[in-house]
Amino acid sequence: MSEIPTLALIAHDAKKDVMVEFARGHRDKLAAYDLVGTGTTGGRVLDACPELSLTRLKSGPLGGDQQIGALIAEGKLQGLIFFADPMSPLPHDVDVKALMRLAIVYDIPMALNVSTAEILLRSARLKGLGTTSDTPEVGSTAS
Ligand SMILES: O=C(CO)COP(=O)(O)O
Repeated sequence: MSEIPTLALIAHDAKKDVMVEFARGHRDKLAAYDLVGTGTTGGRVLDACPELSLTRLKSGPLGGDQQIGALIAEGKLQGLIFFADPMSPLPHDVDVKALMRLAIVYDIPMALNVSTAEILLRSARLKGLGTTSDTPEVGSTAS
């Protein structure tokens, strides 16, 4: 597996412009990661920042969220920036929920808005340098 941490970028349609602005504003920091993105989000980010290393997966409604969920389950994703649309019904809502659930299960840093994404990019944890000693084990029943 690559030594470079992998970070996923996803944005729903109403948040794609926000993601593009975020990527433009943080392109230097994003350049430190192997990026993956759902199809349309990834395309928009690459159009704005073609120098970034970003692998486009399928579009969200066609399975892209599930592909990113699979990366989490396989231990291949270190962080997730997901600008989700809180105002619109989505045909693949169950996929979105499943992806967020896996990020919780595997304790993957997951930013759902810009202010949290900025904190996430500053985090040593995302670079694999932070302690995980306070992290409950997956499957822990502690409440
Ligand atoms: O729908 C999405 C996430 O749930 C995003 O997919 P696209 O980036 O292909 O629009």
